[in-house]
Amino acid sequence: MSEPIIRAEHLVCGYDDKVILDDVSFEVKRGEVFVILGGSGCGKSTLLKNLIGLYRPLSGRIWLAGEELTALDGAARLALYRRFGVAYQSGALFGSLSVLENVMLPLTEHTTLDAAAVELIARLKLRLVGLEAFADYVPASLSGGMQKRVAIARAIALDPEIVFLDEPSAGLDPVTGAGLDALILQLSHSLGLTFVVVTHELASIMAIADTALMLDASVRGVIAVGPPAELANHSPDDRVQRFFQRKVAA
Ligand SMILES: Nc1ncnc2c1ncn2[C@@H]1O[C@H](COP(=O)(O)OP(=O)(O)OP(=O)(O)O)[C@@H](O)[C@H]1O
Repeated sequence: MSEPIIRAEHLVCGYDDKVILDDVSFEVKRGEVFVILGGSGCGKSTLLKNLIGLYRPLSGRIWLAGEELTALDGAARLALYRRFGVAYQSGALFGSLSVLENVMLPLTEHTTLDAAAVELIARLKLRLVGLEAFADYVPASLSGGMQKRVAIARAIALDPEIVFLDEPSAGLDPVTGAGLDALILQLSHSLGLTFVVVTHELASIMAIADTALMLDASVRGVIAVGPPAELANHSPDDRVQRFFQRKVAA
């Protein structure tokens, strides 16, 4: 029952012969919000890119939803990709398409549903992120926070089991960022989605994370893992304390 939805075993990640993360192992429980944090350049994005299959680890193994990503190629790998959604930092929306068309895209590309069903599902996803009234807008006419919501609607279009979010609150004011945190929690609780979120926003980490994985460049790996309140209050590690004792930035 409590089989982890993600398992990373002895991951070594990097670029060519440059090792960024050395021997990283962790598990993500189904339904939790799992945050990857750490200072600039510690390898958060590198880990995320390996978890979503954009890069292959130099060694080690990754399981997603019971399948070993690191052992799959071709059609089997693509089939696994469909079981998770990704929203990138920039949103990466298509500017020439409407909000609705952006959310419809994965459905038209990856299902054989007819146009009416695709539109219905896309509108439902927009409703889940509070943007059904903006279906016909183009992304550029929306605020940064709204564009992030569209990216999340698109990431959940195919009813994934896991959603990966890269710096969702980057570039947002604190109030908008808090609204996005609330959306993540709501989707997690109401749909049972598992979220893996890369962020260094302390307020966001404290608000959303069930588990936080802290990376540090000095060890090229994990220096702490656990519920953020526990890390903040009980970690004996100076680097962890320094991170969590920062004032929550305004
Ligand atoms: N495509 C690449 N080729 C070579 N090195 C890279 C590449 N992408 C990232 N790196 C290096 O890997 C290290 C970790 O970068 P990464 O982007 O994973 O860190 P990060 O923790 O996400 O940082 P930030 O918070 O600043 O985004 C850095 O030294 C970076 O220069």
